[in-house]
Order: sequence, then C-alpha cells, then structure tokens
Amino acid sequence: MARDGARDGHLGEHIETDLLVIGAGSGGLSAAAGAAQLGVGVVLLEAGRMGGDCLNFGCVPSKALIAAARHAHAMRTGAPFGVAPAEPRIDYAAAMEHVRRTIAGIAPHDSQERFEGLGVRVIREHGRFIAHDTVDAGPFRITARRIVVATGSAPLVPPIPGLRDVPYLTNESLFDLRERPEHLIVIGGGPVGLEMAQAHVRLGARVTVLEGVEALGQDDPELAAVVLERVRAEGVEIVEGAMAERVTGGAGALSVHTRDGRRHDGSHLLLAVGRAPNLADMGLETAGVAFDRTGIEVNAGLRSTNRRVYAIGDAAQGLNFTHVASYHAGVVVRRALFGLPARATNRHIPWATYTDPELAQVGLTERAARVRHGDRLEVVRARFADNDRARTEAETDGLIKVMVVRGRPVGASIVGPQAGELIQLWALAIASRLKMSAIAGMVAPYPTLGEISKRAAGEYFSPRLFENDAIRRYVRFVQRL
Ligand SMILES: Cc1cc2nc3c(=O)[nH]c(=O)nc-3n(C[C@H](O)[C@H](O)[C@H](O)COP(=O)(O)OP(=O)(O)OC[C@H]3O[C@@H](n4cnc5c(N)ncnc54)[C@H](O)[C@@H]3O)c2cc1C
Ligand SMILES: NC(=O)c1ccc[n+]([C@@H]2O[C@H](COP(=O)([O-])OP(=O)(O)OC[C@H]3O[C@@H](n4cnc5c(N)ncnc54)[C@H](O)[C@@H]3O)[C@@H](O)[C@H]2O)c1
Repeated sequence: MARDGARDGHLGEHIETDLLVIGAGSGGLSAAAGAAQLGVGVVLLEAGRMGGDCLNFGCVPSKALIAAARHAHAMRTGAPFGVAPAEPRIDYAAAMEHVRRTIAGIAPHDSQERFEGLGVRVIREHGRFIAHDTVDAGPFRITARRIVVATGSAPLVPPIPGLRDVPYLTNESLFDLRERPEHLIVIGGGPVGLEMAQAHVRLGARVTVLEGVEALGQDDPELAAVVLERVRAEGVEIVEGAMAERVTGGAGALSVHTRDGRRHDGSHLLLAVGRAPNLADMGLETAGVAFDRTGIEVNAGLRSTNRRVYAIGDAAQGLNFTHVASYHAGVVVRRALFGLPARATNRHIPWATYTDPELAQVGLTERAARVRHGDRLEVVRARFADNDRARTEAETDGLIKVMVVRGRPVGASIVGPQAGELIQLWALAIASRLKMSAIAGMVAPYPTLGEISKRAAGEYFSPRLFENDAIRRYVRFVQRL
C-alpha cells in the first residue's frame, strides 16, 4: 500500500508492505520470490545489479572461466588417450566473452522484469534504516512488518601498506579484463584464490599464490594437499606462510613483500583474502540490529536483535555460499510467513571448491569430528584409484573420507573428479540422518564415480562382516544345514 509521505515530513512515496527485502542476490531473490508466490506484499531493494555477487562477480563468472580453462588443459593432456597434445592458442578476451555470455544467459532469471511479473515491487535504490521498521531508499520510505537484510558481502581489502597505490583486482573487476595478465599474483589461498589461480595458469598466465597461513585452510588438510599438489604441478607457485605485508610498484610491474622477508614480482595483483559483509551506511544501529565485522548477529531462526529484522546469506554471520543464502531464505519464509519454528543449521550444509580435482565437504571434517566425538568416531575411506570409472577417465587422484558415529555419517570429505556432485549423496544422508547401511544397500550404476560412496560404506561394514568370528561361525553352521 502506498500513501502520501508528506504527512510524516518525507516528500517521496511512503510504502507500507508486509515484507521488505534489502538486496537482490541469491538470498534476497529467493526470499522475495517465495513470499510473493504466497501472495504476500513484497518490496525488493537493489542498489547494484540484480542477481548480486553470485551471478555477476562470483560463482557464475568463476565457473565459466574455469570451464574455458578446462578446455585449454584438455588440449595439453591428451597424450595418455592417444590424442596428440597441443599447446592451445588462447584468446583470453574470447574466454572472458564466454563468461559475459554465461552471465547474460542467466540474468533474465534474476531480472527486475521477472520479479515484477511475480508481483514483487522492485526498487533500484540503496536501503538505509531510519527506524526499527522503516527504511529509506532514494525517494521512497518503506515501512514493513518484516524486513530481510540480504545485502551480501564485498571483497575484503586489508590495510596493507602500498596496496591502495597500485591497481589491484578483486572478483568485482577480474572478469572485466580482456588482456591476459602476464604474471598474476594472488594474495589469499582460499577458494577464490585457488580457483582463479588454476584457471589462469591453464589459460597461459604465470601465477603466484601468496597465502599467509595454510592454503585451503577451511578444508581437511590431507584432502587439500591433493588439490595443492595438482595445482602446483600445473605450474602455479603456491607459497604458504607468506603473509603479504607491503605492496610496491605500479601498473604492470608490482611487488608484494611478505612477512618472511621475500619479494614476489608480477604484472597484476588479485586480492582474494576473504569477504566483508555489506553493512556500512545501512543505519543498523538506528534499527537496533547488532552486527560485527563478520555479519549481523542472528539466532537459529535468523532473526536479528530487532525482532522484525532477519538477516540471511553473506550479510549474516556464518557460511558464505549461494546455496546457504537460498537455504536461509527458505527458513525465513517458513518462519516469518508461516509462523513455523524453522531453524538454520550448518550440520548438513555442503560446500565445494571447483579446482581440478574438486574438493568438497559436508558436516564435520575428521579433525572436528574427533574433537566432538572422540573415540566413538570411525573414519572410512575409499580411493578414486580403486574406482573403475575414474580409471577409464584417468582421473585417479583423490579419495573420500566418511566420518561415522554409531552407524551414521556425521561428515564426508571428498577430493577428486566431480567431488561437488558426489558430496550431494552425503548431504542427503546427513540431512536425513540416514544410516551407513542405506548407502551400502544402494545399487549404483556401474561404472560411475558415485560408486566410491558405496565403496566407502562397504569399508564400514567389511570388518564387521568379514572379520567377525560369530558371523563366520553362523555362516558355517548354515552351510552345514
Ligand atoms: C569469486 C567468487 C566465487 C564464488 N563461487 C561460489 C560458488 O561456486 N558456490 C557458492 O555457493 N558460492 C560461491 N561464492 C559465494 C557467493 O557468491 C555468495 O555466498 C552469495 O552471492 C551470497 O548471496 P547473498 O544473497 O547473501 O549476497 P549477494 O549475492 O552479494 O547479494 C547482495 C545484493 O545486495 C545488494 N545490496 C547491498 N547493500 C544494499 C543496500 N543497502 N540496499 C540495497 N541493495 C544492497 C548488492 O548490490 C547485492 O546485489 C563465490 C564468491 C566469490 C566472490
Ligand atoms: N566454490 C565456492 O563455493 C566458492 C568459491 C569462491 C568463494 N567462495 C566463498 O567466498 C568466500 C571468500 O573466499 P576467499 O577465498 O576470498 O576467502 P577465504 O577467507 O576463504 O580465504 C582467504 C585466504 O587469504 C589468506 N590471507 C588473508 N590475509 C592475507 C595476507 N595479507 N597475505 C596472504 N594471505 C592472506 C587467509 O589466510 C585465507 O586462507 C569463501 O569463504 C567462500 O564462502 C566460495
């Protein structure tokens, strides 16, 4: 409902609505679509591009560039298959054109027009709280019964001396490049850094990754090591324990000085040292919404310290993934619109890093499971080297580890081909509290990479079956009968 704003001293339009969503990225779009389709009045604010980070600067462009790089890599590595290896002639601008086309192809799904078609009132303005239930956005003042903050995050720019004096790239500018960097220095060995490092080396750039602590440090170190070994073998120089402390030089010739006293020279610099939630200039204090540098403080129902205001996705404290933002949106819709006691948990949330080989995780890592469950933990493993499909593809690097407590998986870690696809079975198993017997009993088509999951479950039961004297005696007894 819109009313004349002049009465409250505001000269623009004053809108009253059931739900105001701030931010049209993965989280905000899911929340707005869900609510609008239930017939609720929704206003959606977006200050930048519809689709947010994932579509414009994150998942989609990075995976599109990775796909281009995979083609280049395949040309160099055909020898074992009898295909003469050839050094590809790479048109970096054309690879980036594939990135642009991919974004453009998906954009209509996230567009203003589509959301207006769903009945959402889309306003392309920056939102700022002026009261606990009211947000100003350009000429609009919006009062809402419920407000969802889905403002996402931006690349963290640390206060490294000299950094602001050199042209540096982030995920927001990298995909605008049309000329291949000659020597890309990446600060940060997390998923952004490693995915883009491998893509660039495959596309013919020299690449150095400087990681202050441990590369891919959020993942199981044994599995992360498999990725790092491959990425290094492809030519990326990965320096761990190399905290960037100072940057010197200028466009085309810059140097990063690390705490260990070394200097690393390159032509371009990519910052990939994490994310900062987009919460500045939002008037959150005015609205009584508590937050810190990691995001808005929320309870299990994703409600902030202001009971009308929810926070989802990268704007909330917790994991930063597109599927988490969408999952959060579902929790908020169920809670705010249906009044259901929905709660968000990370217990069953998977994530994957799309290097080659891929690295995927759901639930507890071995280290975390050991701390939580102590001696009750059993870890079963299976290797891609023992998977027939992986052999046919000559993709035998990698393994799966499943953390099991009292017959149920509490975590799974996979490094290897299509780990991001393979982790999904374990995400389902953990979410649905399935037993290992359910996985062992599943019939998987042969030959598939997915058989590795069944094999891991088999590893759990093998010692129980084949090394159990009572079972052996019973089988002998049945045979005598
Ligand atoms: C390079 C890279 C690769 C990634 N790859 C993956 C991947 O493969 N898989 C995966 O799951 N995740 C990936 N991520 C993470 C993923 O992009 C984010 O977790 C996801 O986009 C978060 O969604 P969101 O809705 O919380 O925020 P966003 O998508 O960032 O959307 C927030 C929106 O809010 C708008 N906004 C901000 N403040 C305001 C305001 N005050 N008023 C109005 N609008 C505002 C912004 O303009 C933005 O459009 C990647 C990230 C990066 C950087
Ligand atoms: N495949 C995916 O799902 C995917 C891909 C990319 C990004 N993401 C999301 O985006 C988030 C951000 O990714 P990211 O890789 O930017 O951040 P990250 O926090 O995961 O990794 C950043 C790395 O930079 C290092 N670092 C920090 N300061 C440094 C310095 N001064 N010098 C050297 N190293 C330094 C840290 O030790 C850390 O290892 C991830 O947490 C993830 O949630 C997901």
